[in-house]
Amino acid sequence: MIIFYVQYRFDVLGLHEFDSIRKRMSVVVRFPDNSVKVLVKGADNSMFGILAKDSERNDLVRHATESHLTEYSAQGLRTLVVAARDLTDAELEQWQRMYEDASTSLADRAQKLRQTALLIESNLNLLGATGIEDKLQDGVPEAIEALRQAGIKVWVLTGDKQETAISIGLSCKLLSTDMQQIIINGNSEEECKNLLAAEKAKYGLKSSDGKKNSSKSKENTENNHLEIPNDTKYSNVPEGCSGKDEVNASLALIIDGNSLVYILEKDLETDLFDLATSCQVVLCCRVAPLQKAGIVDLIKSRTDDMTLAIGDGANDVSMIQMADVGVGICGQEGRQAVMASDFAMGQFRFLKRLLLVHGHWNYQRVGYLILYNFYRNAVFVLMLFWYILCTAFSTTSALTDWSSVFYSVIYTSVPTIFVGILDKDLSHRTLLQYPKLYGAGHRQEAYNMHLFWITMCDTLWQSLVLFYIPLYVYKESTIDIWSMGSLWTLAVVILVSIHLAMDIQRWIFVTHAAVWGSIVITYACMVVLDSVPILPNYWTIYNLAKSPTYWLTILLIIIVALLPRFLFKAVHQHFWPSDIQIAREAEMAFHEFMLDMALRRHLVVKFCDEFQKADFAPVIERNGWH
Ligand SMILES: Nc1ncnc2c1ncn2[C@@H]1O[C@H](COP(=O)(O)OP(=O)(O)OP(=O)(O)O)[C@@H](O)[C@H]1O
Ligand SMILES: [Mg+2]
Repeated sequence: MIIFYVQYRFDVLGLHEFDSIRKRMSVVVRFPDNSVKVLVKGADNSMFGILAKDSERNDLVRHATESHLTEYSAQGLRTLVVAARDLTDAELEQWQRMYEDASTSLADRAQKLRQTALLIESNLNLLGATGIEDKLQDGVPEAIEALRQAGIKVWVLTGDKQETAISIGLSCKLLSTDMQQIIINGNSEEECKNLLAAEKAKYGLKSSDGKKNSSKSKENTENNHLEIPNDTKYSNVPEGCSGKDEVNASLALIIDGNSLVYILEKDLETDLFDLATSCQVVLCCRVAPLQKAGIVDLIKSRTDDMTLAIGDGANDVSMIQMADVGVGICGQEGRQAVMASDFAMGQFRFLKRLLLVHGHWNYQRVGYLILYNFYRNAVFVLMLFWYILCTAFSTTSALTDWSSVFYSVIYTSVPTIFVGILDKDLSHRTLLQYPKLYGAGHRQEAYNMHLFWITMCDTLWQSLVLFYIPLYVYKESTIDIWSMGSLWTLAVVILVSIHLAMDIQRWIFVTHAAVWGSIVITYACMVVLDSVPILPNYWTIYNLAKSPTYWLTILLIIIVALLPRFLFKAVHQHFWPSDIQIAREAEMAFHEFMLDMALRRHLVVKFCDEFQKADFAPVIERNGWH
């Protein structure tokens, strides 16, 4: 190393890596004058405890360092305290022995290394503090704002110092200056208990019974984020507060890891839960990795809400694993978080797109597909059931075995898969612009018991129509059972395909090909199957396809079966449109407007072109305009 143009040689004898339990790291260095020193850097609370006691110099430096720390952390800088001490020969020898033993040990290696570190990380002389700017990534404030507008509660769990965390919270717009901050910094169980009780009493919170109260918390989410007027849209004030001064103020709970030790391990969890769920923002500072997981578990065990944890460091791994959805950010802090996560991304701001766009699309598709698959299978099975009922459980079959097998595997599966992957109810631009549209998931709009039973009733109706219309149409005829089976097969495939087509929101070439192609393929398969002489249904389709009654019966089935559904949808969309339907209409209107503008622009350009090209000389001559 070159210091003031002079080259020095420092030998690194050993290194104790940073870990979240010690919250510091140390290095043993032989200096050019042959002295051996241990240099330690780490979090202030972990460092002050291992400084030499009764040292007047330390007291002086500590005083100055503390004021520097406060100053740095108020600016949002990441602070580290640095200390050092000389090692005697005896200490060095003992450390070297233990260090060698620990680093080559196969069992309990981390534990042994930690103990070795503790041996030398003591009686240190304080050198001072450093403050490093830990810059926020681009787009973090906007992403947090959008998530909160979407009705998602954002909690920050960090290992940083409280002041730094608050300052970062302010810079990423999680906290605002007009928020009321509830700060819980307790040093004993009793103190934490009193602090929690005092804050609960101050804001008029009642104790929950500790059971799962997801419905309550869901109501809270809706009230706080979706249905309240704009001026108080982020306030997250508990019911008991109404009428008090604090009614429009939003609350932020700031709690440190020290207090969490007493709260999470004792029975104060309920109090913390009540308070935390009533606050708009929760900020936990100086939390250890396991405490992060503990907080996620607190929410998971007490509500039915989904939790998502996002982090970039090794200290976030347990939290990412504990949450329902874990997201890892690939950053400077290694790949542990990414390896433990369900989704990996390069920047925090991509979370907005992941949830608001892909989360929304996937929820809508999965919700719809569950209902559709129930319907698709039930309508077919019910149709067969009516047949069995009408033939007095005769065990005869109207459909060929091939048709029954192909129905799910070939005839109707491809459109289901394509719609499940490609359908989009709204464009990504609209979803990013209006985060509140994400609330459809909170309100369980795409799949709920109500919708399930409505779909089942519709399925019942459609299966009855499917079965009885051909029965009545061909009542007087001498048509055989295989011909009826052929009609039922084709009708059910066309019916479920048109049912799906009615719900497809985004038509692209592939969807057209899948839906209409399925019907064509079904027909082709039936023709092939009916051309095999050894099958009982030999030649049926060739006879049937010639008769208009066959095609008209299918048309009648489709119309009658889908009519109630069509009317229900039309009336519902007209009188009680959902947010998504309104946004879709706005999108379509905007599309039309843009098309209109493009057309007008084209006409204007064309007119100007013509105008420039026109020869006005004869006109000017004729009128004498000179
Ligand atoms: N490499 C390191 N060497 C020494 N001290 C460190 C090191 N990394 C972090 N620290 C100290 O330990 C504290 C806790 O670190 P930890 O990694 O648990 O959380 P964090 O990095 O501050 O925040 P986050 O939870 O957001 O990652 C830090 O605030 C810092 O003071
Ligand atoms: Mg970290």
